[in-house]
Amino acid sequence: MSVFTPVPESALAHWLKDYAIGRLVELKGISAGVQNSNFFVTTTLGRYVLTLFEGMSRAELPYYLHLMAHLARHGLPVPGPIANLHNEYLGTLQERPAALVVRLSGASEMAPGVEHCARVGAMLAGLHLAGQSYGRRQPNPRGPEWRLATAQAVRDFLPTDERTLLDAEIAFQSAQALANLPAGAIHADLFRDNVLWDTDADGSVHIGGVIDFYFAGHDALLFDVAVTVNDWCSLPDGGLDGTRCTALLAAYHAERPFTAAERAAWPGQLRAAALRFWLSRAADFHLPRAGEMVLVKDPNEYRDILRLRIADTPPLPL
Ligand SMILES: Nc1ncnc2c1ncn2[C@@H]1O[C@H](COP(=O)(O)OP(=O)(O)O)[C@@H](O)[C@H]1O
Ligand SMILES: N[C@@H](CCOP(=O)(O)O)C(=O)O
Repeated sequence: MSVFTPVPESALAHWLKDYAIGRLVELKGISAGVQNSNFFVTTTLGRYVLTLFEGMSRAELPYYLHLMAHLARHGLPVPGPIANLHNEYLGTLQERPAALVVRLSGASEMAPGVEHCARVGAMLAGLHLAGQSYGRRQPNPRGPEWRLATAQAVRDFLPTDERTLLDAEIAFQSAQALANLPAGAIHADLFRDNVLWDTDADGSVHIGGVIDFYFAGHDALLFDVAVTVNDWCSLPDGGLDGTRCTALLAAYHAERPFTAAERAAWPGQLRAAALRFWLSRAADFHLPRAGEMVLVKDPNEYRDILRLRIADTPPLPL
């Protein structure tokens, strides 16, 4: 468990009187996740996930909740938020901003094969296409400004070779011209643990849910593809698995073809995506916020992925 605000059943039962989803049957804390306090909630009418937002400003939350509603309305397996009797998605519980979303079925697959990667590629293209008509805009919270500030904050904790790597990569990324890349609403954290796989009656699997939109924002669509490829298509040593990579990218390309500018930017965006997670994990590791993070992911994994993408990044295989 990471951040965790306890929710007594009596407080939730009272809070649910403001919703049209029946009465509380069961409340269960969820131990996965590194950002917010999450709970499975069962009522007499259905199954939901309750999130208490920790350390996120109330003002930025409508962007995420309305994006989820928008994507769900477009037929994507994204948890739709539940409006309360005042027609609002965002409420307050235990003095935290809080929201209920539909609980989707399935479980994450941490050892994906070629077919999983192809489905994720097609799904990501669907998210990007549907996101084009989303009316709200909020910058990627882990975009260039955050990157510079975080690099500055962590660099003194790093050994000399890592500091050199970081400085060089920051300079490289700052010099990239990205204005001509197609942009829109991106998930920005489509890791394997944020996709739930559901099994059909015949034993085949499909994507039951895409969750955790709380890093979403407006940015280059290709950055989202790079984040996804780095997580779904890496070998244990961090190198890219060409077969899974081609499957994911070909399935994406079939729904939203890559542009010439994206082909040119691909190697740099794979590096930008690796740098983003090296930095966030390094910040969580070296600068933990008191009482907030228990689950800290290994920064070295993404440092090594960055090194490998600098040394060898195959072009878009299409
Ligand atoms: N809508 C949902 N449907 C089903 N399970 C969910 C849903 N939202 C979250 N979960 C479960 O809760 C866990 C943590 O959620 P996540 O959004 O990743 O947390 P955090 O934002 O704290 O990282 C997930 O791994 C998943 O098991
Ligand atoms: N995917 C990120 C951490 C974000 O965690 P999540 O549980 O919110 O997906 C990483 O691996 O560093």
